[in-house]
Amino acid sequence: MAAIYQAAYRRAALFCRSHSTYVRKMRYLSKLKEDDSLCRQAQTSGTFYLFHNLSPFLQKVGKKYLIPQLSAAEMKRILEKFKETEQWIEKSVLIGCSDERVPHFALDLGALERSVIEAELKGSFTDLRKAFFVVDEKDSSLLASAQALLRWHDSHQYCSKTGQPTQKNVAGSKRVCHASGITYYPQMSPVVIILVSDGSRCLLARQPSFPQGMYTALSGFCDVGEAVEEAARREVAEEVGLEVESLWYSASQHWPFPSSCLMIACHALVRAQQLKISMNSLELEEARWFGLEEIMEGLKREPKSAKQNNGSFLPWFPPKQAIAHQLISEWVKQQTSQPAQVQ
Ligand SMILES: NC(=O)C1=CN([C@@H]2O[C@H](COP(=O)(O)OP(=O)(O)OC[C@H]3O[C@@H](n4cnc5c(N)ncnc54)[C@H](O)[C@@H]3O)[C@@H](O)[C@H]2O)C=CC1
Ligand SMILES: [Mg+2]
Repeated sequence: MAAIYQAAYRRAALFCRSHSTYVRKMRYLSKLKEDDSLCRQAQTSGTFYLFHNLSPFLQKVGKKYLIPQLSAAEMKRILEKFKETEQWIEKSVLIGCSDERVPHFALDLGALERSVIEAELKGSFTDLRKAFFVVDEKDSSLLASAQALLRWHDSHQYCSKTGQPTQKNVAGSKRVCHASGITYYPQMSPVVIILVSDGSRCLLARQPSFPQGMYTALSGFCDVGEAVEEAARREVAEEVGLEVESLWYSASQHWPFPSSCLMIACHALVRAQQLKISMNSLELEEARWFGLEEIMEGLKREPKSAKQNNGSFLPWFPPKQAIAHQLISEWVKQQTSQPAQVQ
């Protein structure tokens, strides 16, 4: 028997030595998603991020906004205050773990009195549209994915085929309808976002719902069955009537507004012969070309300082948390690193 344990110990030690922290974390998380009892046990030693009707809990410390993590013991104390049982913990969803493999969960306490929790924990539940832009960048993506998962569970409580309740696994990585046997997995909608350039200018647009003065790259939801390249070419054609000549991928981002999108960001070059924009006014309010200088000015401009004395607005662009910002910054880099053309 001892030999079996020794062999297992040697295998575990070898596993630990031969894998990076990242690999060990990912393997641990994947195990928690598959093994309900392991995950239930992890909930007793994990930390919890709180939400209330999908608004994350924030604490303001000086000028900074922090997202506190509650220990399992603190969670227990809060729930006891409401005379709620620890069954509540089962509603939580797994959202990651630390390098030391302390699991992190998110829990929505929407059914409990908001002001009581806020007073008890000295902070406030803040709409994600504000929270996302005031916390540290690494925290904003954590908040976005936690909210997306909580939102998905909230809106998938019933099987769309049988109408029967679905049950979540402990980690919250899926829901099952036991009547039909259907397993549902959390979903994101793929969206292409394209920064169109003619080589020396780039094209930005406004939708009527945007804050005044804000312009961003073209975007659109992928249709079912479409490849990213096809969706990007179609959106540019639909929205501004231009044909994409070449397209290259930049990066991607999970975007929580209005609900879980996977933003796939690309740069596109359009044919120099046809640079006349024919805007689709059902979707856009304005679409136009911007030169390098105007883009560099706009990147420096704060939304607050965009308003002019005559009531009009100077252009400004999405903040760095949005992948549109990255596309625009990359375009600037590309323009400024190009060798000057010999006349
Ligand atoms: N992170 C970033 O930098 C940026 C993110 N975005 C996001 O991209 C997303 C799409 O942008 P739009 O140009 O408005 O898309 P769009 O050009 O495809 O138009 C939106 C319309 O598409 C239809 N639609 C088709 N499939 C849909 C789906 N799965 N969900 C919702 N509507 C669907 C609806 O009729 C909707 O009104 C938005 O959620 C927006 O917040 C947009 C620009 C920048
Ligand atoms: Mg669009």
